[in-house]
Amino acid sequence: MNFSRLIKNCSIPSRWLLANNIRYQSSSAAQNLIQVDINEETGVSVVSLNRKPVNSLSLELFKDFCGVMDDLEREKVRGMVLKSSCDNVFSSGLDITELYPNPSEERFEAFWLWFQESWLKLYASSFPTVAFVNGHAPAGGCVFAISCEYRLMLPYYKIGLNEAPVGIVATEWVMNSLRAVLPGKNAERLLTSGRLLDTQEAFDIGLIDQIVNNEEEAMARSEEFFATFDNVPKLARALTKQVYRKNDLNQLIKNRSSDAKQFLNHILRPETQKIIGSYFKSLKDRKKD
Ligand SMILES: CCCCCCCCCCC/C=C/C(=O)SCCNC(=O)CCNC(=O)[C@H](O)C(C)(C)COP(=O)(O)OP(=O)(O)OC[C@H]1O[C@@H](n2cnc3c(N)ncnc32)[C@H](O)[C@@H]1OP(=O)(O)O
Repeated sequence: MNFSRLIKNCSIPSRWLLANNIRYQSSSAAQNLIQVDINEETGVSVVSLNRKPVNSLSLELFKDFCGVMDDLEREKVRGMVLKSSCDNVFSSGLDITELYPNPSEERFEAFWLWFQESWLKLYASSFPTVAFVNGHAPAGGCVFAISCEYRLMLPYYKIGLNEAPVGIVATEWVMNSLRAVLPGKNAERLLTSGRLLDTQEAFDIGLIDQIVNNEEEAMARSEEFFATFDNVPKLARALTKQVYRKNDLNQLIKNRSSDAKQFLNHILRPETQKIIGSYFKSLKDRKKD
């Protein structure tokens, strides 16, 4: 595969503001991996990740997510609430079968580039974003949440960046998104220990903004958050957010190709494959106990 061509076809434009230069074709219309519900009265869109059983993040899900984000930009929605339609899990992170055993270079490169694209579109979206963490959110699930502007979470679930124990090094732009939410010391500890926090701990250190008890409460809190921008001109709000996040965005935009290559090299190392393999096996074996 021509890697530079793939990057070109899959790139945020040089101005780094989002443009719809990626032609979106739902890769999975029949699977309905993402559900979108726009409330015509309030202008708020509820986007539900819907890849059963645990919303593991596959190439197809990332492609569909980018398409949805483009649609919402075109619709000029007032705000987006991101949630899960799987029981008890917001997202279980990257689909481990995309990483193990020894993925093909072609598939992996496409997977990683669409994953980068998903993050860019979410992190720089012009409209306000709320993550309603209505289930566990390890690793990539946590990245989705910290890329939003505001986080609500149901009690008794777990959230965090457990890449290190799984044998994966979170990339720099993922670390930057965490640093944008948590002060340096706590961010580094969370990353290096790979510890998953329960809802109360996550609230106590500021990883989430509010604990809510049910979906109704989550929607009411989201509405309050969106209302804080009602008197702010949309363009000024969007540009302020994007300029504020510019360094984080540029770090990835300038390094997309090397970021993908580095991650592929890391994933294909025999030691990494071994750690991911035994981690995946332990996930499967847990059920047999
Ligand atoms: C805006 C863009 C954001 C993009 C975000 C990407 C960020 C990238 C950051 C860089 C690196 C990231 C790396 C990763 O994400 S690696 C994945 C790490 N994930 C985990 O460690 C979570 C693993 N899963 C669990 O802990 C549990 O499954 C969970 C608590 C989530 C749910 O538990 P539950 O008991 O409800 O369900 P099961 O464990 O029985 O799972 C059901 C079946 O699903 C399989 N499974 C679970 N997680 C994954 C996964 N991540 N990939 C593939 N498959 C997964 C599990 O094995 C079960 O399968 P079987 O039914 O066949 O046994």
